[in-house]
Amino acid sequence: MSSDLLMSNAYINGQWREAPTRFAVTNPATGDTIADVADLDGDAARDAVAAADAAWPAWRKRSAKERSALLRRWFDAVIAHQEPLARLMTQEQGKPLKESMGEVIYGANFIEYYAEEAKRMAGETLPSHSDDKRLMVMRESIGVVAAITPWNFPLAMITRKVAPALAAGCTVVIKPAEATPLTALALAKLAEDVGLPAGVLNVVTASKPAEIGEVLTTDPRVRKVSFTGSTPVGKKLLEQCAGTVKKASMELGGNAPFIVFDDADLDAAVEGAIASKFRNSGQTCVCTNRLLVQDGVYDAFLNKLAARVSELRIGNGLEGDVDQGPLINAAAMEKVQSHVRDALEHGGRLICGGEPHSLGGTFYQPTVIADVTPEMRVAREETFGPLAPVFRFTDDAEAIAMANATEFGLAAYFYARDYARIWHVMEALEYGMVGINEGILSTELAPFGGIKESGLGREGSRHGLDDYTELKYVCIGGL
Ligand SMILES: NC(=O)c1ccc[n+]([C@@H]2O[C@H](COP(=O)([O-])OP(=O)(O)OC[C@H]3O[C@@H](n4cnc5c(N)ncnc54)[C@H](O)[C@@H]3O)[C@@H](O)[C@H]2O)c1
Ligand SMILES: O=C[C@H](O)CS(=O)(=O)O
Repeated sequence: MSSDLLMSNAYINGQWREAPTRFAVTNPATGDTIADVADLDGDAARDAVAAADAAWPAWRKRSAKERSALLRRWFDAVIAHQEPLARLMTQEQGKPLKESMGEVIYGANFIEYYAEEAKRMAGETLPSHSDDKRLMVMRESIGVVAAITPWNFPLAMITRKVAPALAAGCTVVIKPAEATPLTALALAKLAEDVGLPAGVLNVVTASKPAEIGEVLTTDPRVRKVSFTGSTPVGKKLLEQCAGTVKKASMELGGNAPFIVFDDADLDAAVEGAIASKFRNSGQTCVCTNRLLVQDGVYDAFLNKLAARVSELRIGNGLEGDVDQGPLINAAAMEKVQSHVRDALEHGGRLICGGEPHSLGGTFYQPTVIADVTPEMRVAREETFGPLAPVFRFTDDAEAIAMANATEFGLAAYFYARDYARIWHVMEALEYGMVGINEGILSTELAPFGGIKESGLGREGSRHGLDDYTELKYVCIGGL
């Protein structure tokens, strides 16, 4: 790994910030400590807010072309450091190196996309209601943004927020997950290297997120909170933002259905299920959480799925061609095990896996359970691990009702070939994103986000810039 990207101090106002205490960042595959990182408190978080607030006027006054050029240089630097960034990510998060390499590109693509969008942040003029008046709408930077991000995509969940924010002329304070701060700090190092001005981008590392979150959600200088993480934490942050009426974007939890109809291409459906279920060891917000398979193809699909699951290679993401790494921590292991136990206690039929992996630690066997029913916890709760529970259904109406029977509404998937069925099912699914004959739908080109308790707002696409701008209506009279 490139040692010049291994940073362990926080980054505030263009300075690498020490702290009286530090917290360990460990490798989930080995338990080894990678680095001891500065453990900042609320006062330091306020310093970061002050730095971002002080930097905002000059940054917002920069021309769109200047901001675009700087973002482009940052993109080029991230791409040039794909390998060291990916190796750092695999060490602190655990995902296989090939997935980390992919995440660096995916995350960098948001920087490239919003480098381009910066030049398209246009306002408008409007037909006037009176001949002595002229009407126009300005699109302006919203101001200081607080970005609080999860551990499962340590790079992409940051650039998906920071890139549009910087493009719009905002300045940012990032609070990365305590499990994976090193990738965030490496991104800040590259931003510093390409000349991003002091205070525009700040990274507050901390082992106690609530104290930092309290500052970021209540300080009046922060105009926008962009959060990616669990729904319970998102609700708490929304409550905390209410006191200063902050704008908020929420990218929250999911409970994705993966529906296989009897006219589906079963081989394609199995490949889609493997990709959607077991990516990042099942630790993504858009992972399939429930597989719903029509009666007529249930056994055939189950047999094909079990055969493919048995081919998955488990191990340390840095070693060889591994398909599944460890879970992030012991709590994640316990969640998966509790869902497996509950399903089997309530009549589920174990097809494969179902136990911690022989590698020990937080490695878990990829697991398939059949004959799963809506009474089981896996029907209602996000497992966030390598467990594929397979439900069965009889007709389209039942499949749609089962799929929508959740407070979540992030991603849904289904495999079918009849076009009338495809249209009717797609329109009936209550989700922000739908994959049809496709198990991986994420791209910087499209609006990513959910409805119901899966979130507010969208990230990616031209829509993703809107969340970092305010409209100012101007009426010029006396003409
Ligand atoms: N919708 C999406 O785009 C998306 C993407 C990734 C993860 N997620 C969701 O995130 C969850 C897993 O990620 P996680 O375990 O990191 O989630 P989490 O909610 O525990 O933590 C997310 C971030 O919030 C911080 N945090 C936790 N409690 C806080 C508090 N009281 N105040 C301020 N900050 C606080 C954490 O330190 C971390 O930085 C899953 O539910 C997953 O579905 C959603
Ligand atoms: O876990 C959440 C991420 O948003 C998943 S993805 O990489 O954007 O598909």
